[in-house]
Amino acid sequence: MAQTVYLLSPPTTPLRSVSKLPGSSPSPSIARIPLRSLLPHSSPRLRHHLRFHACSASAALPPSPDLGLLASDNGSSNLAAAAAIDVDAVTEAEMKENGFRSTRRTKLVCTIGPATCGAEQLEALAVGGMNVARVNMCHGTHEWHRQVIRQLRRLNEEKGFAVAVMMDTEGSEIHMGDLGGAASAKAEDGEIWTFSVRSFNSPLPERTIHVNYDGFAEDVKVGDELLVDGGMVRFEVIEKIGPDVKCRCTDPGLLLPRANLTFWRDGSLVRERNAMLPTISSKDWLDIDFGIAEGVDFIAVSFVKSAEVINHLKSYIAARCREREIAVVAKIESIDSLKNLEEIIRASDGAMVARGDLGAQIPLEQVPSAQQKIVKLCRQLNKPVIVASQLLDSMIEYPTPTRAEVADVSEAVRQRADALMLSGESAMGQYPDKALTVLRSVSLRIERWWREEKRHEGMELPDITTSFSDKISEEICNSAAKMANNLGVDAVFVYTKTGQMASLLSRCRPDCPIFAFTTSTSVRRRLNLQWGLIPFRLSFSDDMESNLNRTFSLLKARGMIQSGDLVIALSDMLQSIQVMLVP
Ligand SMILES: Nc1ncnc2c1ncn2[C@@H]1O[C@H](COP(=O)(O)OP(=O)(O)O)[C@@H](O)[C@H]1O
Ligand SMILES: C=C(OP(=O)(O)O)C(=O)O
Ligand SMILES: [K+]
Ligand SMILES: [Mg+2]
Repeated sequence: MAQTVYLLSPPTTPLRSVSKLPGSSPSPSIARIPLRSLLPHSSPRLRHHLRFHACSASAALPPSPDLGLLASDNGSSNLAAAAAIDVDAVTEAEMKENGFRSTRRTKLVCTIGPATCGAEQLEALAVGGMNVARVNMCHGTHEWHRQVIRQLRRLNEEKGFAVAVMMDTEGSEIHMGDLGGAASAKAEDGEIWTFSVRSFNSPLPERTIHVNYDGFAEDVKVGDELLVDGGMVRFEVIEKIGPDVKCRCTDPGLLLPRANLTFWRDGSLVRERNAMLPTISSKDWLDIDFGIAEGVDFIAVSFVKSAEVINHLKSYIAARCREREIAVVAKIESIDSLKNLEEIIRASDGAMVARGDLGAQIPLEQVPSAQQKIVKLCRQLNKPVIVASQLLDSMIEYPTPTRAEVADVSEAVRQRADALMLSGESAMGQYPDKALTVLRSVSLRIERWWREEKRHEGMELPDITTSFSDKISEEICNSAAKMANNLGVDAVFVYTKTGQMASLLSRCRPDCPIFAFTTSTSVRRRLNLQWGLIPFRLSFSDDMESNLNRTFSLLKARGMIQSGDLVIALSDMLQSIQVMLVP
């Protein structure tokens, strides 16, 4: 018999017997799966598999956003059956190559920039494990971003990827201008530079920097310290002449286009009028309209100060985009966002530890504890969290990371953040694919180590749901995750229309992967950001027995699971937990 724990409503149909009891199955431990560091570029099988995908897509399938690529080793007669379930091509190949128990749990976000905006480069990132592509509205034109987003959509349709798109707003930060088209400018010790709100024609006068904030000259005082990119270069303000501010370089370094500026007085960040600027500027609203029109999956809001702006944006999106949701991610990168952390995270659909700007606003030595606190709070409140910035900064220039960078990535994985993000490494670095490979192999290694060592510190997960029905779902997920660990099951299957139940399971960070079945491609893409979830698109009914049997045969036909695998199945339609062996 399938072992069923009924909660509230019994299933409408009695469950079919399975041949073996869970207890009699060979112990489904992770250790029996040969685990190799997964390097798709070096794997002939995966390359073959993805080529197969590409052919079958153009030959047999109409391009449809609802049809991922079909890969079936069983020939074209099975194509129609296989089409009934979609999983992204890279995950499928990974599952076939190494078994689903060892799939990567930590998700990867790549910032797209000049180094990666071409179709081939985007494809290489997708094959390399990019789950979410981020476009930063600080840089580039709408036309540039549109090209990138459309190329990604085309790759998803044609090659069977499910890469989600995140648009990141510019926000009202103070930053330098474009350096008149130069890639960088060197500021030497003792040099006098002019920072000005005037707009200049290029080429810029020598040692002159445009500042985007009109109140700049009024707000700074002689004697203030001016920090570029949180201290990569430092200046001291020596004179104010109308709109021009003369500064002496005190810490030399490289100035990059549109680098962030902060000014400090008596050792503290000056947050006068610039702190009064709106979180979402008029330009940001236009960018948000653009993002909605282009169908992005996430909008990340820079320099969030309070929950109010998140609520405002969420209702703005709801009014303009009725057919699907766009998740709103709060970037925690300012002193105000730390002060109002809990209310901001509660209001958002996720958060980003944006360590670049955060490290310019609080002392660097406080960034690690802030990161740990944000990651923990997000987990407790069930919001996906991304750890971002400088994870592999040296890889912008070099093909190998520093040991310290590997340790930093490991720590974020160990904290079990949902996702890690590349910025300059993938946007403008020389080794975007290598950087992604490092994130992938470090994640896999640390995750495996933690499972083998069973180092699961039990995190106190407070009740988060309010309605009774949601409370039942939450309890089911907590219990199912615990059962999954105690029984050593191979996978948890969750059938979820909104994604909520998949996310509640992910929050428990169980040992085994979570197969999340959802009916919509947009929910499926959004689930891509969450720890441990393998999102599938599948249409399903309220009849769990038929859902399960269908899923088993579809996944078996695709070689993704086998008879004898032990699974726990849950759904948000039928509040039950079932333990069963794949027949
Ligand atoms: N769309 C783009 N066009 C040109 N350059 C970009 C683009 N996106 C990112 N970059 C480059 O990559 C760097 C790192 O990206 P990111 O971390 O997103 O931005 P920032 O450093 O401004 O916070 C940027 O400083 C910029 O030089
Ligand atoms: C991710 C960040 O934001 P941005 O790259 O937009 O400055 C950051 O500051 O760390
Ligand atoms: K930004
Ligand atoms: Mg930032």
